[in-house]
Amino acid sequence: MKLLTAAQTREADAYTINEEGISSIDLMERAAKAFTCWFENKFQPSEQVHVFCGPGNNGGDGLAAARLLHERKYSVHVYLVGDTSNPSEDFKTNLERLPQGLEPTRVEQENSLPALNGKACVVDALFGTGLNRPVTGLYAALIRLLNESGATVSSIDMPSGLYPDSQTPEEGAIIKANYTISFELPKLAFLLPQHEEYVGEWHVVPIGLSQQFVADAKTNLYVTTQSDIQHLLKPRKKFSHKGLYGHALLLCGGYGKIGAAVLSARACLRGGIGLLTVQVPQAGYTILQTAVPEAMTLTDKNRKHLSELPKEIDKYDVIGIGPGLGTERVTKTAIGQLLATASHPMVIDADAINIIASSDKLKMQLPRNKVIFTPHPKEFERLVGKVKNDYDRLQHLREFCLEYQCYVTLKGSHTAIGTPEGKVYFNTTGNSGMATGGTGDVLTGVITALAGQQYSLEEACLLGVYLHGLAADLALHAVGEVAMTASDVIDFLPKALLHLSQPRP
Ligand SMILES: NC(=O)C1=CN([C@@H]2O[C@H](COP(=O)(O)OP(=O)(O)OC[C@H]3O[C@@H](n4cnc5c(N)ncnc54)[C@H](O)[C@@H]3O)[C@@H](O)[C@H]2O)[C@@H](O)CC1
Ligand SMILES: Nc1ncnc2c1ncn2[C@@H]1O[C@H](COP(=O)(O)OP(=O)(O)O)[C@@H](O)[C@H]1O
Ligand SMILES: [K+]
Repeated sequence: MKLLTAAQTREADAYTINEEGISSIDLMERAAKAFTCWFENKFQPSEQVHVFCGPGNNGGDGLAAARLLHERKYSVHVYLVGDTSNPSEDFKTNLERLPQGLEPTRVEQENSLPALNGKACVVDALFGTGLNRPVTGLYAALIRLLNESGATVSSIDMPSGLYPDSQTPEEGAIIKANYTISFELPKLAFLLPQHEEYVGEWHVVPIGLSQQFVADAKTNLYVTTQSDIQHLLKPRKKFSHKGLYGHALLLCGGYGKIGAAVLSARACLRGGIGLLTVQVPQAGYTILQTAVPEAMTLTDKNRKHLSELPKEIDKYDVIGIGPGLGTERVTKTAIGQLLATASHPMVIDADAINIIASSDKLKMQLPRNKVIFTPHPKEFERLVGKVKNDYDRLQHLREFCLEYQCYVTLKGSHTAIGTPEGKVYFNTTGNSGMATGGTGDVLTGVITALAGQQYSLEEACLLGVYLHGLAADLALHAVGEVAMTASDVIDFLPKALLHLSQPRP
């Protein structure tokens, strides 16, 4: 699914109105109905609902929603905030449509702000995608009041005050919504961790914007949904054999962290690899052979650390390297040899990232269009330097992928996958149960397995990250967030694959 900017969303509104024969006011009615429908499922009519409307079309949505909720027997209070003497046409129409008994209260000065308690149910319709400057003055005072009241806030389209696709200036006040109900498509701001406290739980509701416009719109930002991912999965042939599904080499594990190699190896097997060889330091031999009997195990001459590459390295289809390695000098030398000689697709994680990040020489040796990095935000900063905020991080992601012609899965709640062409895909699966040691090692195993099975590197990233999060989402029902471990994520990979391979309803 594409992510559009606020400017593109406005164009989509206009295109839908011009080309699909729907009037602007009817489109607003659709939007208000979609919001109301969500609201009715969430809150009972016994709630006192306070709807705060700004001067634009977001305020117009608020007025229409207030009318619809009033018709559905909610007890509604409407507030017109600030200077609404020059409102949008659709705002005006919806103001006129307010029924008797729903007279709005005008809030024009800070001393006329209403008193609200923590039990209040608030609809925030102050500003949406038309916000064009930081929110200050009366609006900011109201936003502060709402944020401090403890009221439950549902924002229409955007939390008021938050810029949809660029950094909100520091001086601007922003609503801290419990829920944000966005029309047609999510906004980039929703996917960035720095906005969690403003956006709250977000939902997208369709309002029938032109699909033709969306299909033609130019963007390099995407959100991966199940329908985007499902068709990537390749069915197996009846007369297939293990030789068709790739031979992966994992270079993982160091003394005290052989478990990382076990997790990556088990995940790689569950990801469908045909054959798996794992090279571990001598200390890991018995552990690996016992914990993962399906994998062939090679031992390094070094007892504790990776220090050499296996012979016949060309026979492998893909190499996954990093989890649990440590950053010993001998390991750095081995990684240097790997980058200088191997032409395999490579999945580079954890300490292998840290080692490469510490050396410009190693960075220069990275083969083009062969490498997938899987850093968490700290490891990413080691690669690119300190970042200022989440937008800056995204900019660095694009630049790094372009400069090194590589893929990067920048891990997080919405893992962002950067490609050498400058595209960024945000993942939509996963949950905070995954915030536990070892889940990243599992991801390395899964992506390595997919890259070994002839998926393109972009497909391996998209499918791997989606499956990894989906496995954790399915595990949620069995073990919950708190108790979830990396092994649970591996155990639910089969269910995730089954889930994805079922035909869509
Ligand atoms: N036909 C359409 O265009 C549709 C628009 N919809 C709604 O319309 C919204 C966009 O509406 P608008 O483009 O009118 O914009 P908004 O309603 O988001 O805000 C624009 C108004 O706020 C003022 N403003 C902006 N920033 C301000 C600030 N910091 N302080 C004080 N005033 C400020 C502007 O001068 C203008 O009057 C969407 O978010 C959505 O809620 C929906 O009804 C769907 C259809
Ligand atoms: N709150 C969250 N929501 C969704 N996914 C998460 C969350 N926290 C962590 N994850 C996922 O868990 C994994 C953690 O990886 P990483 O930090 O490398 O862990 P480790 O190094 O311990 O294996 C990543 O894939 C990340 O996207
Ligand atoms: K809003």
